[in-house]
Amino acid sequence: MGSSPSSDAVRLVRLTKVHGTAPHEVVALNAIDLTFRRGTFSAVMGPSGSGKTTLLQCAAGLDRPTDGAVFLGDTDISTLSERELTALRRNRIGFVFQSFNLMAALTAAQNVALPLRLARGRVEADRAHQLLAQVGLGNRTTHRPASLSGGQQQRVAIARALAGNPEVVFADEPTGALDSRNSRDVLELLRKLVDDEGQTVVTVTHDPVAAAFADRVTFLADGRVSGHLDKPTAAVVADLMTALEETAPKEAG
Ligand SMILES: Nc1ncnc2c1ncn2[C@@H]1O[C@H](COP(=O)(O)OP(=O)(O)OP(=O)(O)O)[C@@H](O)[C@H]1O
Repeated sequence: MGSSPSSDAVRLVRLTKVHGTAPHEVVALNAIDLTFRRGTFSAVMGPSGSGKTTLLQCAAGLDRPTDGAVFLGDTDISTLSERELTALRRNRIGFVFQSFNLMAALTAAQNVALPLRLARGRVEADRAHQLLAQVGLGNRTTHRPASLSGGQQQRVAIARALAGNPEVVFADEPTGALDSRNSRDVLELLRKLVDDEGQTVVTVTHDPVAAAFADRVTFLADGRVSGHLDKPTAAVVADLMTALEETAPKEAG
């Protein structure tokens, strides 16, 4: 039996993204076919410029494909209007950025409640507290970002991403700004969300140690999928990345 549609959280079909306009076009994604299965932790890796961020942004509805389709569950999000896409990002997708993107003036709980407020028109303080407890910050609800460590700020950002009960949490280099201990805390949290809550997580990373937390690593090279690795170990991922970087086209400039 092939996989049923419901086992695919995200499906990219011939996904193509061209940045810029002629004669300065850059084909960032070149007809990519790729599936992220529901309830799994996926990592996307590849040399600088291989298209990782572009892929994540198209998959999360933050950027529009030039060609091809992006399915979130059964919804082809590439055909949605701006308004529908905004609603979809709010209600069905969570996004975690490398730089946390928290509001400095708001407490941890207020940051987490922000998307709930936008979505439903009222503050859901209990839910914010519950989410912060889930990410191990039940005792930090009134702290502002400046009084939290980087790892704690990222956990607040993850709690905020979970606020709308998203079908998929996308994370672009979520540990890129963290030291190794805080990185591990964040990765263990993402892993736990998948194992205990059945969450679907898709992350872009440069770090083989981070990738080793995933169920599957997909490697990109020059806008195409160059391979997959299931049950990755950091050592094997590092070897594959070295090989890819040695064959990657050199960036101009
Ligand atoms: N807005 C843009 N305008 C023009 N070119 C772009 C734009 N965004 C990305 N690109 C180009 O598209 C290609 C893919 O970029 P992307 O950021 O997706 O790669 P990446 O694998 O995430 O790289 P990195 O690891 O360095 O962050 C690169 O050649 C990049 O220069």
